[in-house]
Amino acid sequence: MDAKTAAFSLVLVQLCVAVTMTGAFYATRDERCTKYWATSGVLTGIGILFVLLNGGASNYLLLTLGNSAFVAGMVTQWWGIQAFYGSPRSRFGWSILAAFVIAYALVLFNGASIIYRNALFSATAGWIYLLCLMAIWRQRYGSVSFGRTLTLGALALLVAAMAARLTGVAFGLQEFVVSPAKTSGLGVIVVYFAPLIGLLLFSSGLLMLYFEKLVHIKHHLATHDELTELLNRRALVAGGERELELAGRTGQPLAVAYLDIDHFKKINDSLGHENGDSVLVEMARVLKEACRGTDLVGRYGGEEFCMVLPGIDHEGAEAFGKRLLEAIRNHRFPSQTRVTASIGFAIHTGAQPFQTWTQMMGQADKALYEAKDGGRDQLRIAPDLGSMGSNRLKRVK
Ligand SMILES: Nc1nc2c(ncn2[C@@H]2O[C@H](COP(=O)(O)OP(=O)(O)OP(=O)(O)O)[C@@H](O)[C@H]2O)c(=O)[nH]1
Repeated sequence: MDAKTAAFSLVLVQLCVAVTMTGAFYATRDERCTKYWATSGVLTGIGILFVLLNGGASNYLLLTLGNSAFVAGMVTQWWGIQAFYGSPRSRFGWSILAAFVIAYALVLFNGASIIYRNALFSATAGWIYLLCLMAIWRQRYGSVSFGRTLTLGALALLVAAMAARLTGVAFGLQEFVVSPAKTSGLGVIVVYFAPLIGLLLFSSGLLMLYFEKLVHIKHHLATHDELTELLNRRALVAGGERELELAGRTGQPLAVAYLDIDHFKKINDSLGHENGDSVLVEMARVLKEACRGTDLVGRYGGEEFCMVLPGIDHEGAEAFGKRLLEAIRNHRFPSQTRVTASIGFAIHTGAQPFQTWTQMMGQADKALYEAKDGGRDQLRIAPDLGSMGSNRLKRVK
């Protein structure tokens, strides 16, 4: 492909990216990151307009405005990445832009050769792309995701292209100078193709990152309790069923702990619903701390929590339960409230297996009822309970 066609393709790709980024904003108006990316698209569009209006001539004003708009677009894209990760906007962006505008205008009005303008633009663009790359690299979120890999790869290509261009320009190589008539061979690749592919993949990577984040949020909302951030009932039941099936196959014991805060209604009545909520959040923290990473901890409803403990047998459950009750008793909850809880355990073993999760939770519920009946702040373990008629079953909320 000749240099003019390549240059035209790069402009078209920049325009398409600008339209896509602006379009993404209309679909996500409340998002700060897409607002920045859309602004970046608009600025790039303005830059293209000025360059086209200049039409290969040397209109100082149009050239300065056009190139400044491109740089402003890149800075805004960097700010968008910072917003995406919840970081504050770096004020350094303004300094980069101001320094570029002043330096570019000086170079241009001093009648310096196009080589110096190219060097200045390549150095600035390369620097901003490097800042974008570092902003993404530093974040651990989605560390092995396709979107992150794609974006980092695209930015590495853009930085490499700008560095190659800068090197070429520094050595006065004509083919690295943006002037389609003179550029050919390697110059076309470095000056047009690499930025074209880099920009295309960069913008696709950003949208992919955003898409991955949306999917993550959707999954988190569907599986976690909003108040305590523990698993919600649905996710816990699904996880519990899986663990029960696994225990059936491996022959490993499995314990389920069903915990209910004692007299929670009184806590609500005396301290107010908001403080009651804080007690629930704090209780979630205590439970999380008491459990292993492989255990499932969830809020089953209201002031009831459930823990699925793989590999825990009767003795293990008793030791865990006692430790947990003591931890709750000694914990300083908000408003200095003294909080206790009751726990009912059901243990699945090879000798006494449960066929279904419902059966197992039914037994844990009976055990919990017994613990409440026995005076609260204690634990009971099924199936070592005395016979309990169905009329004694506590209703599971
Ligand atoms: N603050 C707050 N309260 C809740 C929430 N969900 C349920 N509750 C309250 O939890 C209380 C549960 O009361 P009960 O079922 O009588 O149980 P209890 O007072 O803990 O008594 P025992 O379980 O018998 O020890 C009710 O007052 C509910 O309004 C919640 O999300 N936040």
